[in-house]
Amino acid sequence: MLQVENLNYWYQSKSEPLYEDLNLTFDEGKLYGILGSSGSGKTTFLSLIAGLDTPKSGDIYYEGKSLKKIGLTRYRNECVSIVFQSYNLLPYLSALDNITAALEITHSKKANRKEYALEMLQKVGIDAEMAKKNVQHLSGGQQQRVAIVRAMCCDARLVVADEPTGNLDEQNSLEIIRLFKQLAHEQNKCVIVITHEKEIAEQCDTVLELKSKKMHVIKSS
Ligand SMILES: Nc1ncnc2c1ncn2[C@@H]1O[C@H](COP(=O)(O)OP(=O)(O)OP(=O)(O)O)[C@@H](O)[C@H]1O
Repeated sequence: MLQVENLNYWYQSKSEPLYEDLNLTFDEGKLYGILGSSGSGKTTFLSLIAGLDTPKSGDIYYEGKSLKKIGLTRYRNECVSIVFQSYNLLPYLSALDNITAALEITHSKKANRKEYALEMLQKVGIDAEMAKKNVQHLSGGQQQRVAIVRAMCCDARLVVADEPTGNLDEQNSLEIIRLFKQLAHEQNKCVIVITHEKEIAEQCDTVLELKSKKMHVIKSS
């Protein structure tokens, strides 16, 4: 689904490049974990594959088409969903409205958006009453579940997440990773999760590590 070809990136303020000629393939139906020490460039990599930034050289292809050709705005709207560590929900809206707003913005083809969103929220333990509460009144774990349901409901087939369990306790973290697995295995999406937690990485189908400017496969299923 996603192909990274000869990717190079550097920040002007740094003397060293972050990566040197990364070549990678990410397939649909799989959950990927990306590990790496602090400062190795994980978040930067995610911003490149999410179309939030552009490589200095090399190309990224989504279903065979370069992101440049698709156009970054269209790519971000239609092809990729991003789950942030800090959830990035619209704070003054309910869980339900956060999801229906995302479906609206991304021009989702789903009919009965409200019923669908409620059904999906129910599946992760958020009932109709809770779904109507302002998200600021939900716990961190509940907010992250809403953010993941938002990614599940949208039609985008690529889901990228930056340390999505960073603010959660162990039980909530495992629940979140179960949802990501479901997204990959049941909805056939390609899910890429950045984490520094080995326990989370263990749950992934394929684990990559960013080290010495390269991405190494350290577990493959
Ligand atoms: N906008 C920026 N301008 C200059 N340097 C930056 C910028 N953003 C990040 N960096 C630097 O690039 C390197 C990689 O940053 P990045 O956030 O991608 O790493 P990371 O692996 O996600 O780190 P962490 O695990 O600590 O979140 C770091 O040395 C960081 O200081």
